[in-house]
Amino acid sequence: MELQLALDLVNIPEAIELVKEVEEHIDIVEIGTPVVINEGLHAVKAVKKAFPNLKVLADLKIMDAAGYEVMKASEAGADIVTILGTAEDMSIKGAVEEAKKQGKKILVDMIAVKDLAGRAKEVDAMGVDYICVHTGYDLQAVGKNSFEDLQTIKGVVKNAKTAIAGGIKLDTLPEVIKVQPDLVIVGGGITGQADKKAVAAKMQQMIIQG
Ligand SMILES: O=C(CO)[C@H](O)[C@H](O)COP(=O)(O)O
Repeated sequence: MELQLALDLVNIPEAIELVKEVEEHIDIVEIGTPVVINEGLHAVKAVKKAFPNLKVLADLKIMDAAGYEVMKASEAGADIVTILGTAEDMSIKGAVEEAKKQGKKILVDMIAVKDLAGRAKEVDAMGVDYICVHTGYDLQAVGKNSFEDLQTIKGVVKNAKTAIAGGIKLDTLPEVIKVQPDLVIVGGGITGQADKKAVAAKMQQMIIQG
C-alpha cells in the first residue's frame, strides 16, 4: 500500500515547502487539479525537479483529447496522469496507449460514476493502472465518503491497482486500511494539520503495518 499526498490549494513555492516537510513519509505527490489550473504543468515540472525520487501524479482529470494531454503531462515529468471514469472509452484507451508509449501510468478517477461496479470492470479491461474511488470536495461537504465504494471496486477489479481519495483523515484511515487498497490519497488530512510531518509519519506507519 502506498501513500499519496494531494496538493490542491497551494502555489508552486508552497507546494515545494510542503513536500519538503513530509517527503520521507510519502510515495507519490499529487499536483491537484486546482494547482494545474492556477499554475499549469509548470507545477508538475517544478515538483519533479525538486523531488526526483518521488513519483509525481498530475491530477488533470482528463475528459477529452486524452492522448495529447497525457503526452504533455509526461513531458512535464508526471509519472501518473488521471483521467475520468466518465470519459469515453476511446479517450481512456487513448490515454493508456500514450502512457505506455511514454512509460507512464494512468489512474482512472471514478468520481461521479453511477454504475461503479460495471464501469470499474470496463476500465479495468482497458488496461489502466489504477482505479480510484473518490468523493470530491462538493460531496464531502454533505458528509459523503468512498469507503463502501472501495469495497465495491475491490470486488470486481482484477488487473488494476485500487485507490481511494476524498477526505481521508488519521481517524478514518484504519477503516480504509481494512479494505486494503493499493494506494491511499490524502490531501487535507495532512496539509490541513498543524504538524504535517507527524501526521504523515503516523499515516505511513499505519499503512506499513497494514
Ligand atoms: O482530487 C481532489 C479533489 O477533487 C483531492 O486531491 C482529493 O479529494 C484528495 O484531497 P482530500 O483528502 O483533501 O479530499
